[in-house]
Amino acid sequence: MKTSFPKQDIRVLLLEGISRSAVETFRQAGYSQVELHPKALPEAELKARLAEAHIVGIRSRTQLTPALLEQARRLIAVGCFCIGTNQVDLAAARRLGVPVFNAPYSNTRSVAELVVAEAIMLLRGIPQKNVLCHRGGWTKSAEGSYEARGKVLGIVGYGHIGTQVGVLAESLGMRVLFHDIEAKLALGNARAAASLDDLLECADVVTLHVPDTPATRMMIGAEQLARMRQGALLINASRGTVVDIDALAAALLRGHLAGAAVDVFPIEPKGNDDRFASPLVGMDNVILTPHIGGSTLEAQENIGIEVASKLVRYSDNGSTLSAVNFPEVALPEHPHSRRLLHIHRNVPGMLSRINEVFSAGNVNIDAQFLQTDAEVGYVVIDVAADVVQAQALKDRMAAIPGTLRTRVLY
Ligand SMILES: NC(=O)c1ccc[n+]([C@@H]2O[C@H](COP(=O)([O-])OP(=O)(O)OC[C@H]3O[C@@H](n4cnc5c(N)ncnc54)[C@H](O)[C@@H]3O)[C@@H](O)[C@H]2O)c1
Ligand SMILES: O=C(O)CC[C@@H](O)C(=O)O
Repeated sequence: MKTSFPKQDIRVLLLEGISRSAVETFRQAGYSQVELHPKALPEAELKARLAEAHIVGIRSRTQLTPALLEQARRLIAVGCFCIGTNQVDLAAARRLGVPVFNAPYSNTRSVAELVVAEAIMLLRGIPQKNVLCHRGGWTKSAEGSYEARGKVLGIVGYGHIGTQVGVLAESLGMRVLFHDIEAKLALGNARAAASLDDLLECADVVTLHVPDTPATRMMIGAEQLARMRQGALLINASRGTVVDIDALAAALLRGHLAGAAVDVFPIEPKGNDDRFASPLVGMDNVILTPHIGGSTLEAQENIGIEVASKLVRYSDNGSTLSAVNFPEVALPEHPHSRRLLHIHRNVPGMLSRINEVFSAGNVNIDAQFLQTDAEVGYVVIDVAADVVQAQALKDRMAAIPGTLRTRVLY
């Protein structure tokens, strides 16, 4: 399919060691300018590279702030090759007419498996036993070592990952209690806790699976840790902002908690060569992992294909289905017409001004699709026009006050 400018001129910038499956997906769709970086870029370099990129792919490290997005004038879409999208200012991207896509399920199972494995390891005191053996020690003892069977697992955030963790934990004979701000269908024998406090007071193991939102920031602080049972265990594979890490270190040091497994941190290194620091470093009863809950080869390969396919579909066809910050439009193919995309501020009279462009140009509209939210409108118009006419229509639409982005797909 011929696009408003040749696909070989569309620059795709993929950061943070995104799977090669993404590169393959772009190449198979005809995109040849795909650049893959193993790390996040320092801010100045990121700014320069974003100014040239049409499509950017990131994971959880790269922060796309309003200032960075505003100067990325060529940017048509952002792909978060992960579940979390808190690293992108979604409202700013929307205001600028840039849809953001992610992979909402592709690493769910990987996180769930790790969490259940960690619960078993912590209940058996394996982290400290492992360290001791490495140091030449030997304590063959059942002291502080428990089966998972019959223990209460408290899941905070009963969404995609939380429910998977619950299903796996029940298969081990654990009793599952969950807390969520939404009413949720309980799977298996899981039951909803009366409140977060209730869950914290009842659970032997607490595992966190909430997104990073203003309400979840520091939701587990000194007070919540104190509510947890003496000798309980905490697992955090959600976001580093959810737990007050100093309070957690203090609860572990005084022996109130018997152990923890932490995969996400308030400050994380930019890449594999950078240094990691945390108040939890050196605690033998704590499993520390470098934000790899979703990092299995299976998950990363699937994420690469899923997010790259969504970006290709938007770039080729205009479809915004499953965008996380944008009016969603599912579009059919348009083999016999030119397709014009118009993204605008949602102000009164916009649609009639767009339609005037077509009536003034005496061009017949084959199909029109419109979706709006409170701030942004997205109109897709298929017309029977040749390349020159379509370009002229696009230029006239671009001149309408309130226009954010226009494109033409031939
Ligand atoms: N460690 C990793 O590598 C890794 C991998 C994938 C996802 N994650 C993180 O895990 C998070 C959860 O992923 P998911 O796919 O299960 O998301 P999800 O959206 O399916 O589930 C999140 C759940 O949390 C609930 N929730 C939101 N705010 C809450 C609050 N204040 N109190 C209680 N519940 C609340 C939601 O209602 C929802 O049910 C992601 O947002 C991401 O930050 C981490
Ligand atoms: O791969 C990453 O960097 C993020 C993984 C995880 O936190 C997610 O949000 O999917």
